[in-house]
Amino acid sequence: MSKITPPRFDNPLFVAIDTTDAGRAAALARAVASSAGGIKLGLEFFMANGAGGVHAVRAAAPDLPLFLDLKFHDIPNTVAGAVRAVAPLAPALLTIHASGGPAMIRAAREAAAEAADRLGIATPPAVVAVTVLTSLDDTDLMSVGQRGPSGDQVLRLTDTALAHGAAGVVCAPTELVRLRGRFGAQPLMVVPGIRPADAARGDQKRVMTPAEARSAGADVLVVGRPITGADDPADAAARIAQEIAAAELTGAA
Ligand SMILES: O=c1ccn([C@@H]2O[C@H](COP(=O)(O)O)[C@@H](O)[C@H]2O)c(=O)[nH]1
Repeated sequence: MSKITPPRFDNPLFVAIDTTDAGRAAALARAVASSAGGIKLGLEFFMANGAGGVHAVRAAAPDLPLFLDLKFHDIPNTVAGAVRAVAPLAPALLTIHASGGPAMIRAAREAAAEAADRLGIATPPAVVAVTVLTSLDDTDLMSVGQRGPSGDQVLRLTDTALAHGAAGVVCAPTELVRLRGRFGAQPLMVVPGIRPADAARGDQKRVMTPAEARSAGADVLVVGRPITGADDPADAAARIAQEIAAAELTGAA
């Protein structure tokens, strides 16, 4: 499988808008637009609102790239069909589960390229593979029969994902240094599990602050509830964007 050049984003902050309310989602997108580098819509939003809802949110923040985080996981033929079905939404990023295996990963990548070509979309969606969900720790993995540290499983799944055409992976911030050491600077590292120092973890288990994650090598920092659950989402997004920018300056010094 030929290597692909992953997209790069000047502003790495992608705001996860998880709600069933399309009006609220559009208002949140508008509120964070000046601080965010992209908008992420996932299962909760898509199941309730479908493609029409995606268009509505897009219209609220038309300059921001869209990350469609639907985490496809099925047989290759079905995943390819699902990728083709969402391709007209022209997401910059699209997720599948790496544990779907080599043929599924290849099918997603090929379907994305073919659909973009057919639709005249200049840049096909970058297919990014979810490794181990950031809500899981080693004990959770043991309970589903996966022995050994979560970091080892993330490494194995990243190896498979990149070998079969994924542009990058979704991983926890705690794995970034190890992944960069093994796979270098090229693969796109998309990182949820981001929590400002004073924020509640909620169901996230493998977490770091925005500054720590950026310094460790995250290309895309996915932040949801610390922004969308704040009294002032625009201010919360601006503060996190500032923290990330300060970490970049420190790293560059
Ligand atoms: O391993 C993963 C993969 C995806 N996510 C998604 O990211 C956001 C995180 O939201 P927070 O509110 O900041 O926790 C959410 O949409 C998840 O579906 C993830 O958290 N972990």
